[in-house]
Amino acid sequence: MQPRLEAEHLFKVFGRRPDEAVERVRKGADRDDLRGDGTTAAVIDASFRVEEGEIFVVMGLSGSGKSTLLRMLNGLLEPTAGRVLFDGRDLTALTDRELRKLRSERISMVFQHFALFPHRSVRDNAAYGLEVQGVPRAERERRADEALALCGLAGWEKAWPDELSGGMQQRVGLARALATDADLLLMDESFSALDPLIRRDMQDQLLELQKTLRKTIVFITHDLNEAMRLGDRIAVMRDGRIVQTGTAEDILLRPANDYVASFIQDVDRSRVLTAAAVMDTEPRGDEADCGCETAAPDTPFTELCALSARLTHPVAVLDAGRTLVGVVPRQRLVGVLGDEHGEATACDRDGGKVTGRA
Ligand SMILES: Nc1ncnc2c1ncn2[C@@H]1O[C@H](COP(=O)(O)OP(=O)(O)OP(=O)(O)O)[C@@H](O)[C@H]1O
Repeated sequence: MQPRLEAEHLFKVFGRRPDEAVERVRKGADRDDLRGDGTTAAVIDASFRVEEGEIFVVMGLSGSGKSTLLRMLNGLLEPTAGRVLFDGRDLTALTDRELRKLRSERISMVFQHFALFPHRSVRDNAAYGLEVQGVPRAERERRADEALALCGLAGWEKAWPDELSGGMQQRVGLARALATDADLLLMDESFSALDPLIRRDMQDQLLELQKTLRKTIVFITHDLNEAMRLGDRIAVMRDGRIVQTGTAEDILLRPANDYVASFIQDVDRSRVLTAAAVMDTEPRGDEADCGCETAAPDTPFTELCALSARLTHPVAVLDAGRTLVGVVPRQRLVGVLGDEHGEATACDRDGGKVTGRA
């Protein structure tokens, strides 16, 4: 199937002689090598595909190139090399007019500090994108009100922005993006300016909305926990390059290099992992025959621990069709929490039996 969005070997170099710089980077030069010439390789050879209905998170520290990458995805910045394909159409080949039309109708952006117009009502702020498109007033108000309701702001349509809290203002920004019915949402640190509790609330709301709306979303964040909560897949950026792309579980359990490994040290694994990620996928076959409680592949890790504590044997994992797809020994659960990948070492004392010690 054709992906909704595809980045093919994207480069963006700021400064003098960018094409020459791309060639140097292709031959192995890195950012620091170029910096001496006053040139910044903001994005280096980025390739990925985003499927319809997917939340694709780009995560990296400040300066790693996330915003530059995002701005190439809607044609606000022209790549120095490489292509962006949206529904198979090469953005780099579109005229300015075609690009503007695409941006106003099919791609929406939600920024960190959403600048609402202070002298427009919440409804008119949410309807702004539709107004730009020339949608008649009655229809744009109806669509804006629908989008506001989706974002939990029903009843606030006539309020002024300064009557709203920061979290609510950010919801208006999201409603504006949703009202246009764009297929692709580009979200640049959209929740980063919010207090932690409100931020979590917004993340939950986005996930809830996504269950029904199934938009294609590229979400930029420097927060790994946010990336893990939201992302169907996550691209980790470092110094302009994508160093790993994978699910939260891939990144936690199989970090591509020491950099990613150091990044994930502080992530609470028990919040991210599910039975499917930690189970042994070669069961004997009879582990579920005893009639004890079982888990599903998407059973959260903490629930799995509780289940394991109630059983005297490994937890059997059954899929929706009640087929045994794996087992989780208790030792595996403890090992995952301790970042231990190896097998258990046998104890050679007293035939492997540990005697009680006071
Ligand atoms: N217009 C520009 N001209 C020159 N250099 C730029 C320009 N825009 C970005 N850069 C440089 O490119 C690099 C990547 O910047 P970018 O803003 O994309 O990173 P980021 O990961 O989004 O960072 P942040 O989270 O701080 O916004 C940085 O070194 C930045 O200084």
